[in-house]
Amino acid sequence: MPATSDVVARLSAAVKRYGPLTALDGVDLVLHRGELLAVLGPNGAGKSTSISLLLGLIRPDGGRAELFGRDPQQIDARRRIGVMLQSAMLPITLRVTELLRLVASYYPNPRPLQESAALAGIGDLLQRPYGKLSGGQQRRVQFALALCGRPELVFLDEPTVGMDIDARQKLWAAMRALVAEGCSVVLTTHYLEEAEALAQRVVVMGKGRVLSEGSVDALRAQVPLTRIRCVTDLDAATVANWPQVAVAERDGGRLRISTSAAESVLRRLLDADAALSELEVQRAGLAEAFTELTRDEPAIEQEAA
Ligand SMILES: Nc1ncnc2c1ncn2[C@@H]1O[C@H](COP(=O)(O)OP(=O)(O)OP(=O)(O)O)[C@@H](O)[C@H]1O
Repeated sequence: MPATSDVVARLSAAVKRYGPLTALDGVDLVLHRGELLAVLGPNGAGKSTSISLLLGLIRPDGGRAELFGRDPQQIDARRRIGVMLQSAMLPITLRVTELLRLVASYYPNPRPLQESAALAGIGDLLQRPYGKLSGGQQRRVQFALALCGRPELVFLDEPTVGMDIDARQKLWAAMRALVAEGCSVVLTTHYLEEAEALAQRVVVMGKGRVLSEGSVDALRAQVPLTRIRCVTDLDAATVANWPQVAVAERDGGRLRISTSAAESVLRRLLDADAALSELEVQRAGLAEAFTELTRDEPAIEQEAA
């Protein structure tokens, strides 16, 4: 267990209300030095609100937000972080190199410009005006801006949205490089394979609360499901009604099943269809755990109404 001094950011019983809507309802969240924490949850769960509290962009109505043990609105704390939010309002006429110089100048010990560009994979974009870049290219520049100050902590709010596969893989490698340097990263994402590939710890949020927290493996273990795929003529709706079948659905020509009783479901499948083929059985991933953990979570809006 890391020492308390290893804590770089913390929410303690944080509450945030917007009129009748409770966006955060007593959230505890801790980030340690040098770890990548993935914050997951359905739309409206409170992920961005949590980040905004830690950034000092909004104030909690109850509880506390701390950045390096201080009020997040203090400039000293903010000089130690880098940020990539979902929407970035950047001057479109500036060239990428000018933007990087400008943002790096806010920090006491910034990275050399070429190093930031290489980490974010934007070496070929430096002379282009920001406004003329594609959406995915602009995201990569925003990532470069988040890391150019050599921050101790980086917030990445859905950083890979709109990126092609190659750009996404490069960004994953860059995130790993940041963590290897000792930088802490808070990542929100709807791509569960991203959290699975990168995160040391995962927090699952739902309707303004933390539903679950732990390593990817610990979360998977909370939902002991097995994934079965096969080619069969069996009806998905029928199989979905079998005991201990959590999900059964068609995926192209295949039937995909999640179950907590793999052996008995397999036996029943093979009995029911002698022609069944291309059978695959594997442990369920974070996606299934996430679906189970956030199942039947009514939206806050419904509660407040
Ligand atoms: N400025 C605001 N005014 C009113 N309601 C807000 C405001 N910001 C957020 N909310 C509400 O607070 C709740 C939490 O929103 P938040 O943006 O934190 O969710 P999220 O988990 O980041 O969702 P997403 O995955 O869609 O980005 C939502 O119901 C949202 O509508």
